[in-house]
Amino acid sequence: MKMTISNLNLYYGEQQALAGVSLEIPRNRVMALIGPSGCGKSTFLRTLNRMNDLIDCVRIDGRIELDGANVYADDMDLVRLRKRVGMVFQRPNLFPMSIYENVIYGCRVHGLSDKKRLDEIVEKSLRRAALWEEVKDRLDDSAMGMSGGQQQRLCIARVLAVEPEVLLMDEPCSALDPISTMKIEELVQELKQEYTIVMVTHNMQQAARVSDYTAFFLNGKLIEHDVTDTIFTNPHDKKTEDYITGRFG
Ligand SMILES: Nc1ncnc2c1ncn2[C@@H]1O[C@H](COP(=O)(O)OP(=O)(O)OP(=O)(O)O)[C@@H](O)[C@H]1O
Repeated sequence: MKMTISNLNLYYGEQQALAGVSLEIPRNRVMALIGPSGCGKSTFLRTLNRMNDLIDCVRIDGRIELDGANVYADDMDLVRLRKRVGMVFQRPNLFPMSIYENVIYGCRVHGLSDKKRLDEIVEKSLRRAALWEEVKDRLDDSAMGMSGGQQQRLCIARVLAVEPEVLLMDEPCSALDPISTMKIEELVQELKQEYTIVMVTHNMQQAARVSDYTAFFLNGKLIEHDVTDTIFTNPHDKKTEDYITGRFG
């Protein structure tokens, strides 16, 4: 297992957003997180690299391990944790800089400045994000001039540039057209050879297409998780069945 979550509870002030969540995330697989709006999917995703630490009123108990080490240990180095567990958001969040500078942003933060090494990282990351051929002749152009789908792949390249182990994706296709969505889905299939991927999606077909495992959340609880085929063809819980057949949510 790449990550192990045990009996996780999370509160925003008085309001409990996650209750008793336990889940194992297998290495080099894609896990989809599904469930109706507000059920806690994004909150759960953010606990995996401690992004919720940035929100004042959050209180967490339970345990999360990355390769057996306690993610919430007092001496956990958060910069290193977020390098190992990278995140791609719903909307592309690029900086108003060149394509090149966007890719290596994280590497510069981590103190890398050798031009030759940075050039290599830019090419490798853009290739892995299936974007190199489209942008190799305009690396110095502003990233803001790219299409939405290209921008999202550039965000993925930026995360890959710092060599993460786990990739968290929060509805990465929600702002994209069908063709860009297909490209991201193909990319996710490629990337799972090297990375562990956890992806929130509202799109059932997408979860069925790209994930190996699916976890269904409802009202802050993990209702069930299993091999994706089983969740979609033979779920154990009536609530899962109701959700995937579109009876609510
Ligand atoms: N920063 C925050 N402060 C207070 N409450 C929050 C915060 N973020 C989320 N919540 C609450 O926690 C609950 C779970 O929200 P979360 O965004 O994790 O759900 P979700 O399943 O990802 O929803 P969606 O599919 O709409 O993105 C909701 O009731 C939400 O209002």
